Amino acid sequence: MNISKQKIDTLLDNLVEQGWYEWPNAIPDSLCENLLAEIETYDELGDLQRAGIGRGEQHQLNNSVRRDEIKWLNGRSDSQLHYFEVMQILQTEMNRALFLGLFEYECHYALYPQGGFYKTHRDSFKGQANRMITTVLYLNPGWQADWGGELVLYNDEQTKQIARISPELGKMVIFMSEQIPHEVLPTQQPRASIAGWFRLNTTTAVVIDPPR
Ligand SMILES: O=C(O)CCC(=O)C(=O)O
Ligand SMILES: [Fe+2]
Repeated sequence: MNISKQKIDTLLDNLVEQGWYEWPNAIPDSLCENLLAEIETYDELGDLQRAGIGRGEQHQLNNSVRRDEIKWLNGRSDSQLHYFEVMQILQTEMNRALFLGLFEYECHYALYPQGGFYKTHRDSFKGQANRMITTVLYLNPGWQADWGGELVLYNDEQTKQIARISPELGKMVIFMSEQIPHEVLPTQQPRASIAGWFRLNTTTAVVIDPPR
């Protein structure tokens, strides 16, 4: 897949200027539909796991904070490989332009059932700094405005909303993991996505969040 230089430049400009970017039609519908079919198959097979919060031994299930089911991508299908190829291009371009030293990309499928949500949180904390950039690709064809399930981004101080993003097929949201608190509002319909993180090569990163 080719991503135009212009699109990459827009992404980079927005990341630098505001710390986040909402990118409609980032990934072609055909690939998104194949990825959606995979998560649906995992769901039918009972292969998704309840997601938790906290790191390593502190990891716990907490129904009141998040209610989604996940499966880490392992690159064992053509669709996943294709998706990883695209993210590799983004990683290279972000490293080239922003001198970030991003080292690896990890991501999981997430399925929010009807009524699912994820309360306000950050994906990384200052000092920890192994998750630098968050990406979320949405896999929901025909998403309707009154179904809820928006991603809400807040400013660093959490005093105001800076964006409200509906989870439409092919859209990708990219933001700085430390700087942007965010929340998934309760969804009226099942809501599928791939949430991922570009990480730094920190040798202290002996645990991952959530653990696999
Ligand atoms: O699905 C989304 O819109 C965001 C998910 C999220 O915040 C996370 O998995 O950390
Ligand atoms: Fe998050």
